Amino acid sequence: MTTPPAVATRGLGLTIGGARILVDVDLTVPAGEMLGVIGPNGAGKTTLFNLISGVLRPTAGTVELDGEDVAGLSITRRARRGLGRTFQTSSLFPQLDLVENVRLASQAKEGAAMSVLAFPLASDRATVTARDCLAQVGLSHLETVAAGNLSHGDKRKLEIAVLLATDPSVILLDEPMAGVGSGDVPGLTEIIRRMHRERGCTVLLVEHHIEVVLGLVDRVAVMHHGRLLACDTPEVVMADATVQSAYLGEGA
Ligand SMILES: Nc1ncnc2c1ncn2[C@@H]1O[C@H](COP(=O)(O)OP(=O)(O)OP(=O)(O)O)[C@@H](O)[C@H]1O
Repeated sequence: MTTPPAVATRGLGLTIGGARILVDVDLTVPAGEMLGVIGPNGAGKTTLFNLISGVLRPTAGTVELDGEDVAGLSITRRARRGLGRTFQTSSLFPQLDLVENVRLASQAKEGAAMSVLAFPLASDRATVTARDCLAQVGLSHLETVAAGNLSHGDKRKLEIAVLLATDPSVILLDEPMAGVGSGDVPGLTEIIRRMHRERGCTVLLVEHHIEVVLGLVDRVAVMHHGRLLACDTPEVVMADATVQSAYLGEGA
């Protein structure tokens, strides 16, 4: 029996008030792949993530996770099936320290199966997980600092640690380098590369730093005006004349 793709969309579309935001997107992401999603501003990249994660409901087509149609599942139930996501805007608790921020995510994951009696044990486990996840993103030395006092680059690392604490098998990263200084880009790139390699998870990465995407991913999906223009290896996609005129021609 063949393994179903980790993520598949078929004929996926979203029309709002007559505006066609996403049109007929067929995308298949095998388990373990790192897929880059690129395209000019407004191409539909975040909308694609919103439809996959359940933030938005499609007006056409389907979304499958591990071969199963998840149309009827809420964001939370998709998350319980192993789908994890970061957002363009920060979703951290600024007054809490780093361990607490990550611990809450870990505890929320455990909470679903946790009884009141098991709470102290689960709480200890969540702290160990939190410290481990902070180590994975190189933030152990800042464990007791309030999240609000971190640099922008370190906040993006913390967001990844929060995500790792939920132990996802499919990870959607929405512009993880947005707003960070160029000095932080190599460190964040390496964290994403290591996370993918060591966890063997499936990663979908929306990112405007095109050279970062091309150096990291197995394949690149190019979005343009809500459509999937191309999806292939970085070499093939970047040599594609349609992609060059549609995407690079707009100077995105
Ligand atoms: N809820 C909504 N209602 C109306 N229009 C929307 C809605 N959500 C997104 N859009 C529009 O859909 C288009 C695609 O937006 P989306 O945020 O998915 O693009 P994007 O490729 O992620 O862009 P960026 O790179 O700037 O983040 C844009 O023109 C946007 O204005």
